Amino acid sequence: MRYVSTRGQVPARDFDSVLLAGLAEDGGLFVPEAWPSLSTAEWRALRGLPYPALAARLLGLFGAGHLPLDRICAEAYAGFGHPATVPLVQLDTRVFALELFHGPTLAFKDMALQLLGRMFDHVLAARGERVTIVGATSGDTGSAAIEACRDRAAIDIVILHPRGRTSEVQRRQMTTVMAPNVANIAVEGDFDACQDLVKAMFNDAPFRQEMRLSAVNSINWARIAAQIPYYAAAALALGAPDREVAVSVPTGNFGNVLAAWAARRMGLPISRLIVGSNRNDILTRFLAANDMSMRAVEPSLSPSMDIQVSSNFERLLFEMLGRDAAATREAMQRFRAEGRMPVPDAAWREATSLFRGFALDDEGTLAEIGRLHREAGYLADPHTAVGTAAARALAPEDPAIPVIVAATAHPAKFPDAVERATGLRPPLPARMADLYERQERYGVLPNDLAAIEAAVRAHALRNAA
Ligand SMILES: Cc1ncc(COP(=O)(O)O)c(C=O)c1O
Ligand SMILES: N[C@@H](CCOP(=O)(O)O)C(=O)O
Repeated sequence: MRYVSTRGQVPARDFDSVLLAGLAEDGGLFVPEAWPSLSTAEWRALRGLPYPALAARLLGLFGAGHLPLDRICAEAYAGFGHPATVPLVQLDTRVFALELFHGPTLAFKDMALQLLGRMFDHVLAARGERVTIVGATSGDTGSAAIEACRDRAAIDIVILHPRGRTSEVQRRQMTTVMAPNVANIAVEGDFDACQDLVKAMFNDAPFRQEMRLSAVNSINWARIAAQIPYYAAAALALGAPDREVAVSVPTGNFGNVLAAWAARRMGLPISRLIVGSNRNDILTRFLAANDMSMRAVEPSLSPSMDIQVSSNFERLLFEMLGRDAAATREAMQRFRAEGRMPVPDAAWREATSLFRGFALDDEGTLAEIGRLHREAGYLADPHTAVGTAAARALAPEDPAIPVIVAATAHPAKFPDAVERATGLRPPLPARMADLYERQERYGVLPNDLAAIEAAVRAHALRNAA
């Protein structure tokens, strides 16, 4: 399996090289040269596998088969707080919450990052190399990446978060980790600014080379690959490949819903993909009226989705444009220059034949958390609530098709919103009970590339000394 860039200006690469590279050197994102796919009989044969074995089997289709995947997957999910790893909880006659938050940092990011940390270790040890990981977070990727990479000998990691725009639990999960290879920077800006800084560091070729930069955000293909198996697990549990299913995903950077799209591309009968947004609704506007125009990022009760520039949309655009890398490059460049992405009508129509968009404001989110609690006895975090509301609004007409909602975070990560909606304050697990007493360590920097690069360099040099 080889990988090509969506912008078509770098040679094809293998899995290991894509894992370490993160962003392609032409600014594009890596995608498989050809999508692997399984027959109906092959999907059926995967039913009932324990989750780590299913993940290993599917990752093997993406050119990672030379890694000890059975061991890596078994170790990655061994510490999860539920024996099923990704349990499905039925919320009503047809809506199911796929709980992806039983990992160490209580959000779906652990599903991929617990694997990636181990993959990095393996590949770096084999090559005798070391990397500096730079990542941007709106709250959850940061802690999951830090947890996965802390104290790893061949990795330094620097995470940028938007100052004051994460929940306190999210910030403390990052800034209370005192491992010497970990650094946190609060940037004076929003998540898009943090993500732009990360991409700018990758696009600064001398800096990228000097620091041997790697990525943990979903610009890194391995993140997407590692998020596919849980959609397969849920679909198989609900009767696929012999029954259609729909999927609803609370969406920000478009990585999680792209993984569901990839599961469909691999042969699973996913007949609808529902994209839930908060008031940062660029994707909903795109799907409703081909209006992909940037607005300022607005803070919301679901801060991890406070995003306007959804990185992974580029991967879908590449597919919608018939894998035309030049057209993808031009559309992305115009998006950055003009704040509006020109998507040809045919491509937009193709997207809307499968995807539906739904936006929910804070008031609606609180109402949905309250409703879920009253009617289903379920405590949902604000992101998951956007997903369940979207599922109810846009489920396929055929009531026999179940809807899988990605439950992306534990309610205890957002106790204030959950308490406002239900009167209940979900406690953190015992292992985190002292989170509010732990000492924090982080820098604060302006939204300035030179200042951020200097801080990254200083962190890497300190650890090399
Ligand atoms: C809890 C939570 N829900 C949803 C999302 C959105 O996921 P994605 O960025 O893959 O679209 C995020 C952030 O990525 C998140 O942390
Ligand atoms: N919501 C994310 C934003 C980054 O997304 P990623 O999937 O590209 O890492 C977060 O919590 O940081």
